[in-house]
Amino acid sequence: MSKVIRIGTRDSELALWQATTVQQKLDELGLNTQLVPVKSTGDLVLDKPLYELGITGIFTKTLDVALLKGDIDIAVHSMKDVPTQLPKGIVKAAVLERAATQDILVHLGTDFLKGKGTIATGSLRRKAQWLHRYPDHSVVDLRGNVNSRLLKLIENGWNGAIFAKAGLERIKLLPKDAVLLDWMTPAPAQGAMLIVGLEKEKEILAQIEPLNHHKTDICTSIEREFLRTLEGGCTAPIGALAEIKDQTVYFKGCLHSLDGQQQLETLKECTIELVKDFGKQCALEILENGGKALMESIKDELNTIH
Ligand SMILES: NCc1[nH]cc(CCC(=O)O)c1CC(=O)O
Repeated sequence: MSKVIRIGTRDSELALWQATTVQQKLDELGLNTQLVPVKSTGDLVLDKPLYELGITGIFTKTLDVALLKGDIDIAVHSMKDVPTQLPKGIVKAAVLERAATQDILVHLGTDFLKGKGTIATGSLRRKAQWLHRYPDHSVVDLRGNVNSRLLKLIENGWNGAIFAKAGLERIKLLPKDAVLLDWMTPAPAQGAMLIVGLEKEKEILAQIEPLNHHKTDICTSIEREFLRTLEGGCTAPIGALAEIKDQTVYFKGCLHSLDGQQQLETLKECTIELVKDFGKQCALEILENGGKALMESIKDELNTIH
């Protein structure tokens, strides 16, 4: 029998579903595994918008520490929650095949879409894109795990709240009448799961590698390279989606002002062999076309909120 691989996960229902899925896939490869749930700061601090906490990686930090301390061997993350720069010593072990990439609106009736309304989200990206499309609406902050966000929507009587379709599907809480937001550009790597491990544990990395889904890996790498180049370590309303059809990669990326009034967008394509630096080129195009100034003003605005 091979050594037991300890799988670290957050303890929300979604995180546990994702980690259990990874565990099943590793079991199918004939590996021995054990789940180790870990509480994360992102799940504990509920009274402040995420961007006000002023740190990235809030969901992933606790698992990073557990990895580096040797308490777990691998960690399973929603890839969109993982900072583009992994901590020193921690590396990508595999990216799993992506589920739905889109955002979805859960609502208490859709009449408000034609007039005024209040929707809830804790995401700068969703807020800005929503206000760009519905300038007469209000957006209120909504934090917490997926289950508690659904409860708060009902309690507060807001018109709707925005979720990742993949997350709601995974925990079987997707209402039948939810509205797919096809026009909204998702977060980089939305719908994908990332397994990370320690760089020095080559044997474990080799055992996990067969779970890597090549196309998802390519697309999410482009999206995250776009994000890394644009943001330079700051949070901002940034969306990105890469898709492969035949041998071509189609990319859509956008940056909005916090109030949604300004929108910078790029649509580009590239053959799959030439994909190196593609995400960076897409970001540079936005930066050169007004993105640099917009990023500066977003940074200033967020600093005055802190
Ligand atoms: N930030 C929380 C988070 N991280 C990953 C998902 C869902 C799964 C995914 O997008 O991959 C969610 C919930 C949501 O955005 O509604």
